[in-house]
Amino acid sequence: MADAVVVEGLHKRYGTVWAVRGVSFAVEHGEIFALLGPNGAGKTTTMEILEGFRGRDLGRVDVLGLDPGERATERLLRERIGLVLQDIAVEPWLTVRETVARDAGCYSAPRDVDEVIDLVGLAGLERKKVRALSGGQKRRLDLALGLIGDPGLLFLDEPTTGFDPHARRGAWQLIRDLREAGITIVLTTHSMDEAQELADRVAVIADGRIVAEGSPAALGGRDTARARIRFALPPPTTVADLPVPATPGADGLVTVESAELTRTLHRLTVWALRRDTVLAGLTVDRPSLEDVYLRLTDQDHSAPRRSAP
Ligand SMILES: Nc1ncnc2c1ncn2[C@@H]1O[C@H](COP(=O)(O)OP(=O)(O)OP(=O)(O)O)[C@@H](O)[C@H]1O
Repeated sequence: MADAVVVEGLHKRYGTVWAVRGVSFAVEHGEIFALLGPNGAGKTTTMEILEGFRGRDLGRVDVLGLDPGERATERLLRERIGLVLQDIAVEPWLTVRETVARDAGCYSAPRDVDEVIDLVGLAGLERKKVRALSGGQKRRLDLALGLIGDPGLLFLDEPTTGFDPHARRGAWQLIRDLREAGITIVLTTHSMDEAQELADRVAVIADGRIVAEGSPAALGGRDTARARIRFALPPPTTVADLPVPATPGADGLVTVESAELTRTLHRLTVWALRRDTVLAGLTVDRPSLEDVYLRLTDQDHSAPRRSAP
């Protein structure tokens, strides 16, 4: 099957500033794809072009077989995609059920209103007025409105911003359930936890360009990066006594970097056991998604992007 979304050489400028400068990526059917990037990187512009709200200057875009820049198929695109944007305008004096039912009327083949309310966890609140919903409940309503048209592809713009940790986990599970139900999801987020938890693949956009793309586990070479082993040295030993090169830290822990984790750990633990001692506070980690993200996006983005494509 063709990909759900294909973007090739996308360019967009506002006046003389190129907000998007040659972005290319593809989203497979049934996956969760996350766009990450610093403020002003070009995520919203890219999403809005995919959603058909913004024109492009150059490049090819295909969303579920349609060109979102094509006015003739605009209605068809609206029927096939769902949107959960920031600040969706809803009438505050309508109830939850009235709000969802009203949007259902905009689609030729909507999902069942009560089923969608149930799906997003608002069952029991059908008669509650929108203005009386909490922030998290309101966001669930936004999601219900994104789903009521029975979309094959859902765009989520920072879906859990402002959620408490419980609500966040609940929303993540809901998004995973939607993927299990066969819905393709493209989301933007500033939360590395969220990308790590949800995304099958992520693309990092900086300065209007994709600077890395891959699974959260492998992004920027995370999976092959050297592991970092840390522990407290048993007194009176020093790093010079250790069987492997180590660096002492100001926090009292020593750090050992290793490309051969099993072997290095073996040497260290054998060394410790022979001395009948412990490597106190032993931890092993690799660069987190946030470490990699910060490295990839660590440049000055304040300069205007005037270079031509
Ligand atoms: N309507 C507009 N007119 C002029 N410039 C714009 C417009 N919208 C965005 N820009 C500029 O285009 C660049 C990309 O903005 P965009 O909103 O796409 O970034 P973003 O990655 O979504 O950022 P954020 O994470 O802050 O939402 C920025 O330099 C921004 O100032």
